[in-house]
Amino acid sequence: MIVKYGGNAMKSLELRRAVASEIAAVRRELPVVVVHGGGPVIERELSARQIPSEFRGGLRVTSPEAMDVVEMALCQLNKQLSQDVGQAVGLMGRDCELLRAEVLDPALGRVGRVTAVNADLLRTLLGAGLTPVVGCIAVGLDGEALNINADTAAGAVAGALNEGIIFLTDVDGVYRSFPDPESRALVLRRAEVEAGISEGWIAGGMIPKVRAALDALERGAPFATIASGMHSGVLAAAVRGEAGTRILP
Ligand SMILES: Nc1ncnc2c1ncn2[C@@H]1O[C@H](COP(=O)(O)OP(=O)(O)O)[C@@H](O)[C@H]1O
Ligand SMILES: CC(=O)N[C@@H](CCC(=O)OP(=O)(O)O)C(=O)O
Repeated sequence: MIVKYGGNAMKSLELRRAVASEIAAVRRELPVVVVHGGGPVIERELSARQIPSEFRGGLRVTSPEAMDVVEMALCQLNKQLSQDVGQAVGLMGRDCELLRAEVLDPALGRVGRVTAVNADLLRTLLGAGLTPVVGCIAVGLDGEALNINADTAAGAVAGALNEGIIFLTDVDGVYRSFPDPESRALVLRRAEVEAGISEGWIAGGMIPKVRAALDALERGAPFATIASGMHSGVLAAAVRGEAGTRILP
């Protein structure tokens, strides 16, 4: 299965290591591909260099100058995560054209839309007993880097491998009345997701997650769940269908 691990659930070294050991435990039962983001790390590196960055529709407008910093920050995080997970190979989407993309909208700068995933490379690594840890940078038609939202990248990988996906984030799932965790939906169908977005109770960073979940399901992924990476045991429980919000087609 695919585990998407986002920046908001990796804010401390302890948290990152705890999630890594959960991933290491789960993969004894089920081979895992990790796809990661790193929004807060990117944010820190951009502001240290006084490079402005703004979000439009949940996507970071990425100038060529910002792209260099995004790539540098995610590459470093990729090595840290691979080391934490162990028996892992850290890759960016540019390696072996693992993720190919085209410019999504010139107004967003170097932001990409994934057009192809090198699933054979992932299967080769999994076949050798290794865990691929993938950073969300793709190679564009011009051979240069494109910035991909990590949820979108993970959904594309799940769709290409036809495997289930769990998005680990900083909330227990999708709440019908954010931020009340008691209002967590156990399951959400496409129509409810679309209603949630238009009514505004699914917002911000949750939008690319539910959209990526639906995209993965549409391409043949058997399940897609959004769950918390903040508490121990949640990943294994989510695999059993006992935690988080399961998105259904
Ligand atoms: N209905 C909702 N239920 C839960 N979280 C929501 C909802 N709508 C918006 N959110 C926001 O989505 C955030 C998770 O997305 P994001 O910050 O992008 O996480 P990550 O870094 O893990 O990708 C939550 O922290 C919350 O602020
Ligand atoms: C295009 C775009 O918005 N890319 C994201 C990539 C990182 C990401 O998605 O990280 P999280 O999973 O932590 O949110 C960005 O630059 O922040």
